[in-house]
Amino acid sequence: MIPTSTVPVRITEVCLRDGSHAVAHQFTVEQVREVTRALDDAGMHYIEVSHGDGLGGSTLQYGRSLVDEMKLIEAAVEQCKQSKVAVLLIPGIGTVHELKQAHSLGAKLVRVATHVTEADVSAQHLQVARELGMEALGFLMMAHSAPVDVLVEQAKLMESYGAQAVYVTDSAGTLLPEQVQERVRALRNAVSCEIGFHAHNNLSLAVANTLIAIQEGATRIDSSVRCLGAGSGNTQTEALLAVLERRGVDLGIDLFKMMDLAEDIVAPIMHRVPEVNKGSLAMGFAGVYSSFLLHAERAGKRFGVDPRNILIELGRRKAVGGQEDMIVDVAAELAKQK
Ligand SMILES: CC[C@H](O)CC(=O)C(=O)O
Ligand SMILES: [Mn+2]
Repeated sequence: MIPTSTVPVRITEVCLRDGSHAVAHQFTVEQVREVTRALDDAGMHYIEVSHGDGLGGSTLQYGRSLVDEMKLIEAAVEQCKQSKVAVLLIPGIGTVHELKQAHSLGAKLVRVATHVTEADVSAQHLQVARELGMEALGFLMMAHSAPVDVLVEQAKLMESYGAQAVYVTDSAGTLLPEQVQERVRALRNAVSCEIGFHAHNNLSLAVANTLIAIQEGATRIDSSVRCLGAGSGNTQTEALLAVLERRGVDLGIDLFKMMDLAEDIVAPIMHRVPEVNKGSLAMGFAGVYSSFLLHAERAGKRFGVDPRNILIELGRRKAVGGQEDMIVDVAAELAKQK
């Protein structure tokens, strides 16, 4: 397989943002420094640093960060000689105020993330980011949950607001290879900006789905070293790089340095191994937000309910990001029914 686009594939390493969910937002400045230094040395293109739910996410609802994310962004920027620091922003959780602050600390790229049907709320943030001179990309979350024509229409909206790329974001790790292919192909035929792809490994399909996305022309690819991300984690960076190299695609990122970083620096800071286990598999199966896993496990313990039943019910109710309070409601209801 050779990438079908003439634009080079660029990787955004998300372990310090999506991985924040997996460590309950407890990253320290020293951990961010060490991981960023090693990623930069390996030649990573972009390194995303924010609370797991994006700028401003440190709240009771989403989980408080141990360290103010602006301090983490600053620490990451200080370590970068070649990589660029990126941030994630969900309008309503983060505001233009936090975006400007992150930019002033040296963040060069923002992904403005909305639910797949809510692109219209991204207009202001994408425009401000462009005015600031940042790269401004749109991130359509829970991309499985809307018909392909709706995804296309929403991507076109983001492009019209100035997005330089639009992502198919498989937040639930539930898309099958043919569904990834259909979505990326449809966007490729409808927009002129770059296409991105963000996977979760809940059905053990992340690397395969990412390869298909690249084959269909996606050039902005997300991955996390050692799979450090929500649920079963994301596309594993070092595995993706190895597979691409075997396909003759060299992204300029040092594979051995990434392997060393995975084992020597990232593995020791992980609270748990992101694996395909009963909780994450239930999320992939039911199409539930990967970041709900720890919340559902906590609620399950508190109410004496199997977290899988909570997750399946959340999938049935089509819960979207931001509805974390619904997890406790569902757990309480299931406990009553027992
Ligand atoms: C809640 C934000 C979310 O973690 C963003 C993301 O990575 C996704 O939707 O997969
Ligand atoms: Mn994610």
